[in-house]
Order: sequence, then structure tokens, then C-alpha cells
Amino acid sequence: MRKRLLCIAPDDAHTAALMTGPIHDWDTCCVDNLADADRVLRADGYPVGLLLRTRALLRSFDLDGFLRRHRDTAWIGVFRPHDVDHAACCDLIVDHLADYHTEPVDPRRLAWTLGHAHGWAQLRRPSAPQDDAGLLVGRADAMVRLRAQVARVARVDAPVLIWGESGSGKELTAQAIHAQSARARGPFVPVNCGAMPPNLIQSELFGYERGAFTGAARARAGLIESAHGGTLFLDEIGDLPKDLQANLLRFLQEKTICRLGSTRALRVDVRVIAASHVQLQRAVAGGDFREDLYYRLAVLPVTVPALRERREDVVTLAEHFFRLYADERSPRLTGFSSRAVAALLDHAWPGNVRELINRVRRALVMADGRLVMPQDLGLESARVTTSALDDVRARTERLALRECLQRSGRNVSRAARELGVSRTTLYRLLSKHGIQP
Ligand SMILES: Nc1ncnc2c1ncn2[C@@H]1O[C@H](COP(=O)(O)OP(=O)(O)OP(=O)(O)O)[C@@H](O)[C@H]1O
Repeated sequence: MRKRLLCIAPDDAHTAALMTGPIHDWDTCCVDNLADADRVLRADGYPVGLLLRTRALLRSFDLDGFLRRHRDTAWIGVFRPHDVDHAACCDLIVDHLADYHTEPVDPRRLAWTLGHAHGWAQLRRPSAPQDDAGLLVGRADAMVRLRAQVARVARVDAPVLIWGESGSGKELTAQAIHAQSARARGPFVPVNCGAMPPNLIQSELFGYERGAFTGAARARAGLIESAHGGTLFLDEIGDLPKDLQANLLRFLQEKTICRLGSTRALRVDVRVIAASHVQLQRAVAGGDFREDLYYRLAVLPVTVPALRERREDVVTLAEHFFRLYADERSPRLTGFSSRAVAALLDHAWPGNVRELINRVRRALVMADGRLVMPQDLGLESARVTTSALDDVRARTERLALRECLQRSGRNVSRAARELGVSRTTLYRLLSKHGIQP
């Protein structure tokens, strides 16, 4: 397949010479302004772009904004000899360009630069879009199972109880259920029961009538009412005070609420999804959570796996957040170094996906080279002594062994079969990595 190139030339000064010269064998599209280039790139991505008369483009158009929008394309600039003395051109080169040339262009060097940029662009190809709602990123088996569960529970209207460690994605899972349900057009109302002062929860959830308490100058609908036709997400449900647990149970049974200061029952059509980072059965056993409410809520239990249980997703997620928070990074920052990838894979992620987001965002600000380094993520590892590639390989091997053993119920024969190696090789690999069979 021919290599594809988008060429932007404000005048056709050199294009003809180039077309018959260094780029004669490329599939080239030529435009003379950025609006046309925008249209072409939106319709059809180009891995490599060539800017001819770059300074003229810089003077006449918002070239900086354009290059920010199209950072998946590798850009090569061509300047007139003295252009590069200008600060604006220097900034553009440092911030956006994979390489630059000055006129007169050396055709052989240009051909080499374009080929090189094309090779890199292929390696950095953006990953394929996610299959379903696109909300829950990840391809690990545990995430595939979670997405299947989300799709299943979204079809019905019964309460859902989501369990998962803090920051693992419980609220996002609830949003995915809502988005795929028949209530998707209705509101999604999240309530953090742990963050609300106990004396306010009742009035916040159930609303109040005028004069219900000192300061209630006007009647107000509560959060349950505001979720009418949609989904109410009760996060940290274990923190709900006991008296309110009784009220919530009544609401789940009767589908009606009474505002504070009123005895009038209001019918509300809301699906409840609750979540907790502690095992609620223990709270039930300890007498802190009503057993009847627990069984009402746990009709459809869903577990969100901790990030350390789906390590193969760490890099995918890191790259997802790198793209998501692209506006916060310097345009010259293009991705993660192999040492940063090794550090990401090595970390235990006690704060789960939220910790990963924070570390990536920190790195976007701290990194001053073209690649994120472990220290930018706050993950400097003293043990990165051997070659980074060997490190990544060893960690991946270790991870594959651990997961395969876990899947096979620590049955070595089954694990060896799954990995396509003999039992002897598997024992050798386990002993190399200090893993107990
Ligand atoms: N699989 C995922 N794909 C993309 N983003 C994710 C994923 N999982 C979690 N996130 C993001 O991570 C952050 C934390 O997720 P979320 O708030 O859903 O976690 P949580 O388990 O509800 O946390 P907490 O227990 O603190 O309430 C959010 O910004 C969320 O969008």
C-alpha cells in the first residue's frame, strides 16, 4: 500500500518539483489552506503531513491551533533559510514538528525524513475505538465480563448493588448501566452518601415542604424526585444513617416518597443503583446495615475489579487519559517512554483508576521532554538498571504467568497447556520469576 501524505502549500512554489521528486511514490493530497486541510483530515486521516512555506502559513492562519487539533499526524515543516531565526518558527518546530528542512530542500534527506515520520506514525497509530458505549475502557477479561454484566443488567429495571475498591470505576459502571438502559434519556443523579452531613441527608434525598424546619422558607424537591424517569446512584450506601435506611427501604418497596414536613406520598419512578467500597454483608453482620435493605438493593450484584487485577489494561488506560487530557500537555510530549511503561506495570495501584488519572495528569505537567519518564509519574523506580526493554519483557512474562496460574486454579498442567509450553518449561519460568506454583 502506498504511503499517504497531506501536503499544505500556500502557493504552488515547490509542489510540482516535489511531486516528481522525493514524494513521487507517495499517495499525496495537496491543499493550499488550513480549512481545506482540516476537512481532508477529518474525512480521512493522514499519518504524515508536509508544511511548505511554513512561515507563510504561520502568518496567515492559526497554525498552532490546527497542529494541536491534528497531533496524530506527524508534521514536517519546510522553511526559508532565515525563517528559523524567528522565535515563532522556533516555537512551532519545538512544539509541533517531527522534523524540519530549510530551502533549498535536499530531496534525499526529505524522502528519508518523510519515511521515518511515516514509520513512527504507524507505530503510534491511535488504538481502535472501544466496542460498546465507549465509557469503560479496557480489554482485560475482567473488563469484558464487566461490560457484558452491564449490558445484561441495563435491560431490566431492578436495583443494582456495585461493589469495588475506591477509584475502581463504580460510578462509571453505574453511568454505563444508565446509558444503556431504557432510562438513558432521563437524568442520572449521583449522590455520595458518605460525603453528606448526616443531618442534611434526609432533606437532600427526600426534599422538604415550606416551614418543615427553621430556614425552610420554600418547598424543595429532593434528589430522589429530581431523578424521576432516570437513575439515582447512591454511592457509599454503607454510610447511610440507620433511620434513613428505613426510609429508603420504604421508597424501594412502595415507589413513593414523603417530603420532610409532609405526609403526602409522591409517586416517583426511579431506578436505584447503589455502590459500596466495603463488603456490605459485614456491615449487615455487624448490625450497621439493615439486612432487608441489603437484599432489596443487591438484587443484581456487580463487582468492579481492582486495577491490579487487570494490569494488562494499565497502559491502555494511561494512553486513554493521555489523550483525554491532551489539552493539559505540551504539544511536544508524544507518549510514554518504555521505562515509564515498565513503572506503570510495576506499580500496585492502591488508588485504582483514579490514582492512574492523577499520575498521568501530573506527568503531562511535569514532563519536559518528548516522552513521559517514570519520575514524571511520581513512580521513579530505583531498580531500573537493566535495559528497559528487558524489564518490560520480564514484567509482562511475570504477569502472564501469574494470571494464567490464577485462571487454571494453580493447575500447572492446565496453565502449561494454555501458555503453549511444556510443564518443565513452565516450572523453569516460575522458578526464574520466584513464583510459587
Ligand atoms: N474503565 C475505565 N475507563 C475509563 N475511565 C475510567 C475507568 N474506570 C474508572 N475510570 C475513571 O476513573 C475515575 C474514578 O472512577 P469512579 O469515580 O467511577 O470510581 P469509584 O469506584 O466510583 O470511586 P469512589 O469509590 O471513590 O467513589 C473517574 O474519572 C472515571 O471516569
